[in-house]
Amino acid sequence: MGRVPKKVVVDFFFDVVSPYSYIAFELLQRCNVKWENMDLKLKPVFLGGIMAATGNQGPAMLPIRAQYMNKDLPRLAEYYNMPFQFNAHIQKLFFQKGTLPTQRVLGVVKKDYPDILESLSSDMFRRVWADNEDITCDGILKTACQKAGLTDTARDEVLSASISDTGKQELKNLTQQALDFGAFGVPTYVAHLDDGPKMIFGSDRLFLLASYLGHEWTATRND
Ligand SMILES: N[C@@H](CCC(=O)N[C@@H](CS)C(=O)NCC(=O)O)C(=O)O
Repeated sequence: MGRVPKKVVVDFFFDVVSPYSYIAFELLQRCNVKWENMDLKLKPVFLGGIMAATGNQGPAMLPIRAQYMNKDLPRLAEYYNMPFQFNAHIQKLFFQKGTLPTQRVLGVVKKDYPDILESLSSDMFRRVWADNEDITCDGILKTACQKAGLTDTARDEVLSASISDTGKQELKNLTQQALDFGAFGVPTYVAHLDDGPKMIFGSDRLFLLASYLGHEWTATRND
């Protein structure tokens, strides 16, 4: 029998509000199929909490950087061959209602229904950054939980848990974990290597994660 490669735990801290997290998430899903030694742990966080705790600001707050992002994101999506469009409800998403309810639901799903966390996260990312949906609308989380395969009872339990103190605390704990590793934004990855955890920031730093796991950063463009 061949030697079973040792798995490296990789935490992926993300918030669906973040377009760069969307790009990283899509790329990591491609990598996850090929990198047998990666044990990917999805960790939803609240980006607003990370920003408040570190005194950081989203890149779109600087007008000239927002202008650059308007070009950078479609270019990246085209390069990586992934669906992308700017969300028409961005004001609501960034500055008014935000993604707290979504991230809390993902936090509860991570704890209680981890098997559907990936598909639900993927669905919510796509709704925001590919399908131009307003995910702050009533009913979207309910529909998404159903689509991800929860029964009506499980879906209702998840939605009520997400607004309970325990559900709120769950997301706070995940966000604190990211902060404890030194996160100041998303996407953030932590590779738990033998010589200690390595925190990496940015969809443009996945080549480093690849090298820590012993892979070439090549085949992700058109997969
Ligand atoms: N260069 C990074 C940029 C990532 C980025 O700007 N992330 C935003 C959220 S969408 C953030 O948290 N930024 C914090 C910062 O840049 O300090 C990438 O390509 O992924």
